[in-house]
Amino acid sequence: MNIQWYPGHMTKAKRMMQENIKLVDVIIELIDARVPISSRNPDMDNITRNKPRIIVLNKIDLADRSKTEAFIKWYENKGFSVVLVNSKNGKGINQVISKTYELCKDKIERNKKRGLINKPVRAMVAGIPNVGKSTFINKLVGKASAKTGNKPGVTKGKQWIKLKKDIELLDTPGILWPKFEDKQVGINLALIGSIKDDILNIEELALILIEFLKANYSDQLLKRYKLANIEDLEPINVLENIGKNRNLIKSGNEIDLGKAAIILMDEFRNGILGKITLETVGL
Ligand SMILES: Nc1nc2c(ncn2[C@@H]2O[C@H](COP(=O)(O)OP(=O)(O)OP(=O)(O)O)[C@@H](O)[C@H]2O)c(=O)[nH]1
Repeated sequence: MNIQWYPGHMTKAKRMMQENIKLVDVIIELIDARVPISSRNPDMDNITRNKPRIIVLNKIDLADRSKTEAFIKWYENKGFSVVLVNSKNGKGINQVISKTYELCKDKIERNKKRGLINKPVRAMVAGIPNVGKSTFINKLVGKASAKTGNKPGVTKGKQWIKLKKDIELLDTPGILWPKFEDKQVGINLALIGSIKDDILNIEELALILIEFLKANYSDQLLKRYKLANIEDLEPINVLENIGKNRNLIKSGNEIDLGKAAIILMDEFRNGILGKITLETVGL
């Protein structure tokens, strides 16, 4: 995201969200499926004023399916509709459109009964930075027809995209901030690459990731870097072995731990290390 949040930013984003929420009937909340708790905004429940919400678990291609299943149940138990999406290839996008319709069906019927035949129901996308909002909206637009507000005199107002007969989407997403005061949230978002690496440097991040992978996904780690048993190794020694196996040697015959960390983090963030979810339901 590369935005460093500060109170002014957050106040403005919140105000925008509050204004736009008044205009819509349903909110499509994007969450990163690898960190389904840390990538949520803590104020979302208050801000959305009890409007119907669809939870989109995005980047599903990078997440661990079994953990995702548990999160689906968790969110459904809270009364949300959940859709799994890969915004890069468009998987799940049609389901978002049909779910939106489902949630708005009563309102559409009511409008018709009141003679408001042409009044569309309206939706908006919201989520923290880097969760995939633009990619998601582009895919939705690709599936839907062109913008509806593109007429003279309307261009200065809100732009609405027609998703389906009777349903429109606000073309600009609501940006929300994560729960930064929770240190673990900051670490999780740094691990997936959603906040600048300067909160923790890349080597520190790599060591935290190794610790987590050792406890939860050791097979992936062993296989990817052709490591022997790592059970008794400290994270720093695992990183050394990764560097050694990748032949990352600096002058003086030292292992280049910085490079090893970059490779590990890149491969994790891009899913090359496998489908990995950092959080577990209830934690
Ligand atoms: N693998 C994968 N990558 C995705 C997916 N959706 C988005 N991305 C990637 O995630 C990164 C962020 O996506 P954006 O669409 O820019 O996210 P955003 O929420 O609009 O970001 P901000 O503009 O910072 O608020 C990009 O590199 C996308 O290609 C997905 O479903 N799978």
